[in-house]
Amino acid sequence: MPHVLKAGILGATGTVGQRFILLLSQYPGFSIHALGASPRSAGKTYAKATKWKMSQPIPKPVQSMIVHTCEPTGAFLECDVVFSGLDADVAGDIEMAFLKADLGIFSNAKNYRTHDDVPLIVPLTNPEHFDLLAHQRSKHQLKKGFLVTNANCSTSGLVVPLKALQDAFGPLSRVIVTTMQAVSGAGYPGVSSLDIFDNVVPYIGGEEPKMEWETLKILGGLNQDQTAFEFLKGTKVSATCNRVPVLDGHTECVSVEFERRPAPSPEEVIAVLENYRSEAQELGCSSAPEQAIIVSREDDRPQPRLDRDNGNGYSVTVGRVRPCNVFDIKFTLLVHNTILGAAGSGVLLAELAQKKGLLP
Ligand SMILES: NC(=O)C1=CN([C@@H]2O[C@H](COP(=O)(O)OP(=O)(O)OC[C@H]3O[C@@H](n4cnc5c(N)ncnc54)[C@H](OP(=O)(O)O)[C@@H]3O)[C@@H](O)[C@H]2O)C=CC1
Ligand SMILES: N[C@@H](CC(=O)OP(=O)(O)O)C(=O)O
Repeated sequence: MPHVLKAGILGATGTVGQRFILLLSQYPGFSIHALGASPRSAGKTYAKATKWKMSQPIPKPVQSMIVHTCEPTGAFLECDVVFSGLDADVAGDIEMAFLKADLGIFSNAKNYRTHDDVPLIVPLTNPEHFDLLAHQRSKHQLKKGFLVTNANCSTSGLVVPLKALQDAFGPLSRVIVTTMQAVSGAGYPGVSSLDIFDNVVPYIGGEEPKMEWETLKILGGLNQDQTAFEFLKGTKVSATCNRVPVLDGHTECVSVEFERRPAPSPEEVIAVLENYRSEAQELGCSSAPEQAIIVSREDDRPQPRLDRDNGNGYSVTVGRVRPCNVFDIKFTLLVHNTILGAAGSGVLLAELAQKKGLLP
């Protein structure tokens, strides 16, 4: 039996924090040990502090836990691993303070994704980027701590099929993606009902450039001595992001051009996507989905309401794989934005880190 990891959650009262609480409560490999949020919530029981929006109830043992401020003291110092679902306005300073306290942190916030000593990992795509942590530890003089970031929720869905295609068919020259993103992606209270009912909002601040550059860091490699990231060169990504009146689940329409000629057929692409396996699955991580990519052959799928919980929210569902008259292939994908797109990635990354000996 692996060591049960004592987990701390920063931003525990928010949309991502609530998802962490549900997911961590499901796996015997974790025990929720410390909860942190803003000074508005500190000192209250979790049940009083949070505006719970999940469809399952707050797990009993968590209801009466006291929420703390987000400082690396007390119960947080006893944690084996800390998950952050902090608002990006405060995540930078708080996560750095936790790193300096030599804690292992998995962050959902955007603040450190660009940093040249911080891995940006989607667990079903680039777990080999954990190899940079030896360099990070020596740079920050850490014995056991580290900081790893998750990707943006839309990026997290996109890179899984792109990685499968890149591995099988070689470089992708151009990718165009158009998203339809759920309201839960904006946190709570998020987009006002008067803005989103009966409507589509064709703008999500900062989202498009994030999808474009994050994809190149994630699908790129490490240099030979594992001290720097080598961003993918030669692949161009263009993203258009929309907010739609869906609760959970981001849908993305993707067109891909390959360098290889002749380009693979839709049947070859489907076979590669269905057979794609990630290290998280090979290592037997308990939250890893049976299939990383589920290919739907029905004309009108994937749909968020019907498909977002595939693989318990950890799978990417791909459908409508067909030829593209401008590029080579086009398809539609669906990712659960708060599971594989946020908290679930954090949990799966912690399982991977434990298998790789980075956590006790
Ligand atoms: N929602 C999603 O699908 C995704 C979100 N993310 C990222 O994850 C992070 C969390 O997002 P989300 O859960 O949606 O956001 P929410 O707004 O729902 O939650 C934010 C959390 O941050 C806490 N917080 C706010 N101010 C402070 C402070 N001064 N000190 C300590 N804690 C504070 C809040 O506590 P309190 O309740 O006390 O105010 C709350 O727990 C963000 O960085 C977001 O960009 C990433 C991928 C997907
Ligand atoms: N902006 C995303 C969620 C998010 O917070 O992303 P990021 O962590 O990259 O800021 C959405 O609205 O769906």
